Amino acid sequence: MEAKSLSPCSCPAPHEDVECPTFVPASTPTLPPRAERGGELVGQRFGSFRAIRELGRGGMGTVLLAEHVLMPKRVAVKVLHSHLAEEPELVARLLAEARAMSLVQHENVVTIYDLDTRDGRPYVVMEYLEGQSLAAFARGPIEPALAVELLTQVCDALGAAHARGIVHRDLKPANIFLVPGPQGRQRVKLLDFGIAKRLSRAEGETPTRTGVLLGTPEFMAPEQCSGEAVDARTDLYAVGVLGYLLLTGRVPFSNESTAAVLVAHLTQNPVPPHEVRPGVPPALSAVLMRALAKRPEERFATAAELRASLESALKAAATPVAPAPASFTARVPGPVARDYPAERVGRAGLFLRCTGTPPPLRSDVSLVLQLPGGELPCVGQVVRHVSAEQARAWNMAPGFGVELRDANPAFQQRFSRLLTGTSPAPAAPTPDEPHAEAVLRDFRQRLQGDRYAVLGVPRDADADSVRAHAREARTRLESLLSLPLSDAQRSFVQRVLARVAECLQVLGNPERRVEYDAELRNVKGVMRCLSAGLTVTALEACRRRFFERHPETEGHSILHIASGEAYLSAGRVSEALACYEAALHADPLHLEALKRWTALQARMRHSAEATASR
Ligand SMILES: Nc1ncnc2c1ncn2[C@@H]1O[C@H](COP(=O)(O)OP(=O)(O)OP(=O)(O)O)[C@@H](O)[C@H]1O
Repeated sequence: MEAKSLSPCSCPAPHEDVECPTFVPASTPTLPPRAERGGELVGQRFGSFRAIRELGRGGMGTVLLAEHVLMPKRVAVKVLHSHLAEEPELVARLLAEARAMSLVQHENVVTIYDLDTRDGRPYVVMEYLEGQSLAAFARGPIEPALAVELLTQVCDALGAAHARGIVHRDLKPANIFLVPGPQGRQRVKLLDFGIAKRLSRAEGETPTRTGVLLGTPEFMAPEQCSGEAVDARTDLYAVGVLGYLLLTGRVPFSNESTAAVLVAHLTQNPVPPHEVRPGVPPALSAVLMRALAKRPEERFATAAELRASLESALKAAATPVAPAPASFTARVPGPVARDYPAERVGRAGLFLRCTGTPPPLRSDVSLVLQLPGGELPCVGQVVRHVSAEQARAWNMAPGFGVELRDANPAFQQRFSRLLTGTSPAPAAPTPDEPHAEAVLRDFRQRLQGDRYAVLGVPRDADADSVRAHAREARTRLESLLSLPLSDAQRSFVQRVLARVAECLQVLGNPERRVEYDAELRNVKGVMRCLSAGLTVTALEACRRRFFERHPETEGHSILHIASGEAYLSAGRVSEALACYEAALHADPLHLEALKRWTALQARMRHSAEATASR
């Protein structure tokens, strides 16, 4: 469980397989010389406090237990190692740490009482914590309820820091202390703001060198690993790692080589915690996976949001699951909409009966819940498959489990009402909101089209543009929810939001997009997927699946390709292009045909440009 700390590195990129040679610059904190390791600080005065024993020692300083000379008050005093007191950068770091902590002032952050210098060595007087670090407390997986209790307090501490523009940047079990709290509970105290960063620095404060990597590799967010700008969401990623560790007993990425860990944060998706340890509730696992998203904008926006999601996931996990009413089905829209009867239902998830192939594990599905009281559109994630064989062994129906995304109180209220078929107290219906109507008209039109039309992007859009348009659509729709919408408008907005999320899931992922583009015969889209890094092996696998769905077209491309070749050798480029288009209509993922088609397109374009410029 112990993670190694990364020394400053002055290069912004991760290193392939070796520790960066710049990781240990001259000013890196090191252990104090042997002569200083004795208890020569014990008995010394620090202001009104006298040191009575050493509590521990870190890279920056020695921490002492000290007592007020006149009162029975105990404090901890952190004294900078004498051999580091000459290093202005480290002195500044200790002072910045004390300032950051005293700015935060929160019950989950250690309290700072004083800051001074003795014999040229700066020291910080702080609250004495009688307890143990989280690293010592949680040496293996802990119960989800306790993990959430600790994580929510960490979120509270971070929320307070972020509200003052401070990012911690080195959250890890060794920096979290647990002290006895009310009713026998553990109270979290966040320590060690040694590398915390103020996002808008006050004048006179020492900045962290740009391009310097600071942190602990196992807990570092992708943007921190690559030396890019950090913000509050960088800390939320570390909470994701911490939660992962508490629930499964291991961090998402570990390796002997620091560089390999950094690269993993940048490029690999972690195995979801509930797959590492089956006792982890899938809803909680989903919250941590969102905190661990590679792109900050895909994580939670604030510590408070992450906290609320952790709590509601835990509550949902504790909600008993009941048999679903007979008339409850879930429709998965798409080119071929399918209805699945609901087998069991909880507040945040359901189990759908399915004898064929269920949607892939961890895929997002947009659903229209057809409940006894009416329809409810929503988005969910497939978290469980039960095969026919497992179903026989466990005496249940085969199918798949879905965790619902919008498990917020308003949604749950609506869900419960429609599930039981109880109608709300009659109220005067709210009329349609005119401003919203103009926006919704646009989306009604978009829903007539394919997924590209829903997001409002051309069929050859690149992944960044797809994401940007999805974000814009979501923002436009979400902004409507604060208006006094009619019931029909509100439900339509929810439905479109679900559809936008589903379209992004498909078009934002080259493997899923290429499958869709093949169905649309959208050759430019297929080429986009290849340029976005889709491998030839993945393309071939998609192609096999395409022929499973369309066995009648297999082999039809051969003749068209042969004709295309013949036209080409006769110099008849446009006829050749038409042949390749026909070939790709039958076999849209044929790599050679794709390459030829692209080359011919380019050739036609160049000759048209040459003619125009003449
Ligand atoms: N306020 C405190 N109350 C009680 N014990 C403390 C307090 N602050 C630190 N300690 C103890 O002192 C030890 C050293 O603390 P310090 O913050 O210097 O360690 P560190 O995190 O290893 O240091 P660094 O990150 O600078 O290398 C810790 O292991 C902790 O047990």
